[in-house]
Amino acid sequence: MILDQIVSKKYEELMNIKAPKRSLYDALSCDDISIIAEIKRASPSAGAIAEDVDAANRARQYEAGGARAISVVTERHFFKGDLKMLQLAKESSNLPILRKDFMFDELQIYESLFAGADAVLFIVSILKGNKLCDLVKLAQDLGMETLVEVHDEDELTEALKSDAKAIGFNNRDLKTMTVDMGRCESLIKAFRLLEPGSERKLVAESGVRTKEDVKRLQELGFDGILIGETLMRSSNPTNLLKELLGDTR
Ligand SMILES: O=C(O)c1ccccc1NCC(=O)[C@H](O)[C@H](O)COP(=O)(O)O
Repeated sequence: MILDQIVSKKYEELMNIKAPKRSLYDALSCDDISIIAEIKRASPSAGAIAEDVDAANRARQYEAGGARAISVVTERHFFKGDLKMLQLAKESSNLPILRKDFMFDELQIYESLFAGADAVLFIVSILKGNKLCDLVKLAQDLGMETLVEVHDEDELTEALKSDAKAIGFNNRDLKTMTVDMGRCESLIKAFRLLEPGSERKLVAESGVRTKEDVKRLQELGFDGILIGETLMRSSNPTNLLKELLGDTR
């Protein structure tokens, strides 16, 4: 019967959407440090960075340089991003794609899934009460992975109540926009005390500029580093990634 055939095809399509195809967790589980390379057109701290970036080409360049995952900032008004960039990055690379946006509603999780995100980022400071745990669960139930971002120890304590498999320590103070690399350093120490022997993966975020920064974060024990502006300002991000990773592999 034609209706059975239609439903069966629809089921197949839905299974494709739900399947966790590319794992950020696996990308962060290598022996050496992994770079999550970010596609970001603009930001409140930097203004316009690369508003006409070709997301497909950038994703290919990042993969060729040795990035193990790609973050796409999809926020429209302050970062000039959109979901089309995420779709293009997904289609033109084999890497897990993280949607970096400001997520506080269930609808945004479904939207991320349909756009092809493999993982979504949650910022603890904008989620109240049980919302973080609920959204992490929803994303994971739908087959996506989660990276939960914190800026201080109180937020870290909140993050650890969730089932997120990866925690991001952001060096950027979102009130003053200043970057302090020491933030990662103190937060990783706090994390080790709060959750000894944890299986969670740890990502350092923001303000990474040099191979010395990368080496330092590797020595501190981070599994991954999220790098945006430094890569976006480069006309040859493939070579820059190789250079940044040079001392680590
Ligand atoms: O980048 C900003 O100005 C910003 C402002 C307000 C909220 C979030 C913001 N950035 C998001 C990020 O966390 C960064 O895009 C990401 O960590 C990469 O940072 P960077 O390598 O310094 O571009």
